[in-house]
Amino acid sequence: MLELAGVSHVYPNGTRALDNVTLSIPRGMFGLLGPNGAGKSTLMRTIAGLQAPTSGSIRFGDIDVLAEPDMLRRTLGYLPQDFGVYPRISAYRMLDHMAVLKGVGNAGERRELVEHLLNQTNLWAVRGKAIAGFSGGMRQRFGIAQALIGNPELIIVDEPTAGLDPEERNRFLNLLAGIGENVVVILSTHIVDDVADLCPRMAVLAAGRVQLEGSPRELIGSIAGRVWQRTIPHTGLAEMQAAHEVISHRFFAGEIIVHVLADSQPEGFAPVVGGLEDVYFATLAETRRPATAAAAA
Ligand SMILES: Nc1ncnc2c1ncn2[C@@H]1O[C@H](COP(=O)(O)OP(=O)(O)OP(=O)(O)O)[C@@H](O)[C@H]1O
Repeated sequence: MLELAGVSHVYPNGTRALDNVTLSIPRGMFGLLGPNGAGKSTLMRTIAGLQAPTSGSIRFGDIDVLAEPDMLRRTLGYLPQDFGVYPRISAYRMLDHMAVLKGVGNAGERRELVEHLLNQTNLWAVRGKAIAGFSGGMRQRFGIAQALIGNPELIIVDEPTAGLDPEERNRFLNLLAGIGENVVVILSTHIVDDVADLCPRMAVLAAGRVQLEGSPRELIGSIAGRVWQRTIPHTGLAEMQAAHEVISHRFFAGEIIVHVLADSQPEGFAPVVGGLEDVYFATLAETRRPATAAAAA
């Protein structure tokens, strides 16, 4: 279990990226969903012990993460949002090298581990190719392979599916799903479907704060009977937004399908079963409301 209590972070320029984040994250896949700038990467780096928060505490089992970041690192697998540099050496050699750095000293043991990881991440056939020449999906699978060295009990993946095509995304999510239920896996993403497809528990982070926490099923249940749908001409969105609380809209065949949140059926709308996307957008709309009201005042 990973426990965060009152974690806040203010960058030197005054940006409050995290504001009193308190979360209990059990074993299994946990989805951390939030828009760009919500504070997800700051939170992931903080949990990984790579940057100290301004205040708050983080515990992983018996480890006090802020006091003993090295202890955490021994049991951590981290796939950052951006690796930065992709080396010109082969996936096999790179994994072997990283296994040495993580303390797998025995050559035979290391060979077995590297071969296992390359097979697990479906990279065996390209093990001799330079990582610099990998596609985005292959890089992300390599990222998971390196994160799994040393049997981590806490795995953090930061926006792993951004930019992947649907086939690679599926392949990546299948890989994550197979990692196991006995470890804590935190999937940070702005893609609602990643969380809906994989995570039994989740939280929404926006403006540095936890806005919502629970199971996707519970959260979807919380808006049941309050989501309504209507198809409007593609020019009608602004008018619709002025009249109703539009939580989402999407284009379809040149028209727009809008979803609104309301306690009773608005005229011209039909009831629709809301999904996690509706929960997410309703939460973001709620988050923005005080700011909008303050701006108008
Ligand atoms: N080193 C930094 N110095 C100052 N402000 C920062 C720094 N890093 C991030 N921020 C700011 O903190 C806030 C949270 O950023 P963060 O990268 O954690 O969000 P995010 O949810 O991961 O967003 P994205 O998906 O765009 O990466 C943003 O307003 C960002 O501009």
